[in-house]
Amino acid sequence: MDLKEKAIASLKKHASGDAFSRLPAALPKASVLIPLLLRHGKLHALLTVRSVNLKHHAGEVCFPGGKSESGDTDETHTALREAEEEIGLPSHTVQVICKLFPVLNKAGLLITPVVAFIESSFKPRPNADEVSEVFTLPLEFFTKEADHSCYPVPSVFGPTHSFMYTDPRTGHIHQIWGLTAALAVTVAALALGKKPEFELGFDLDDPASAFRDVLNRRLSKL
Ligand SMILES: CCCC(=O)SCCNC(=O)CCNC(=O)[C@H](O)C(C)(C)COP(=O)(O)O
Ligand SMILES: Nc1ncnc2c1ncn2[C@@H]1O[C@H](COP(=O)(O)O)[C@@H](OP(=O)(O)O)[C@H]1O
Ligand SMILES: [Mg+2]
Repeated sequence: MDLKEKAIASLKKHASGDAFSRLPAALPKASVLIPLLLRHGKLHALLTVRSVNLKHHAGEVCFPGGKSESGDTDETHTALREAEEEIGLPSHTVQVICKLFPVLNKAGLLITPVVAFIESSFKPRPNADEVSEVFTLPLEFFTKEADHSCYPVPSVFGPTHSFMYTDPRTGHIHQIWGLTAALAVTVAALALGKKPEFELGFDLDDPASAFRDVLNRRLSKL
């Protein structure tokens, strides 16, 4: 199996499918697309920098995504629609792999990560109202200790991971932390089948169980 096939097989083992379709319908929902691509024979992930003019998470690094709208058929549709709106990614060129466990953020928004492969030749067209920059980086970066730190302060799940990434193309230094870092670390570990050099905060063989516990605890308080 090649690198991409291996990653797909491993990620699919952790697909959440429709396990969460019976959650309260009134719960506001959002999706993020975790776009993977092959570059120079390595798996890469694509990230965006949010516009400084946005009301929420201004200037932060995140995956393309956003809130569900009434016309969306499911979580994957939301992720693909948002990615098309934010970075001009044509939905028909995207190979969706799976949905991972949803995460409930502090504001009570249920965020579903959708993992997908995009074409290596994709040229982003950022929508300046929402996105100021788009960059890709090797997925392996999220398994290394070198530019990583970890705060005991728990975020949406487990400790808060933070990475400082210097983009060799632009020289820009990006901090990737919180939800986005947690998702990137999870997908890197699963897709590469590689334990990170740092303490993860959950069992790699069954990441869903930790996420399920956090979700159930939060849901019981709603
Ligand atoms: C949501 C958890 C709080 C954090 O982890 S803040 C730390 C760093 N910032 C992020 O990881 C960005 C998190 N936010 C998002 O990805 C998006 O705001 C959203 C929650 C998916 C909603 O999309 P909008 O585009 O803001 O509508
Ligand atoms: N054309 C536009 N100009 C400015 N802001 C926009 C916009 N379209 C969407 N937004 C804002 O961008 C944020 C992300 O939207 P989405 O969920 O579609 O990704 C939302 O704001 P907040 O960050 O204040 O929630 C939304 O109101
Ligand atoms: Mg958005």
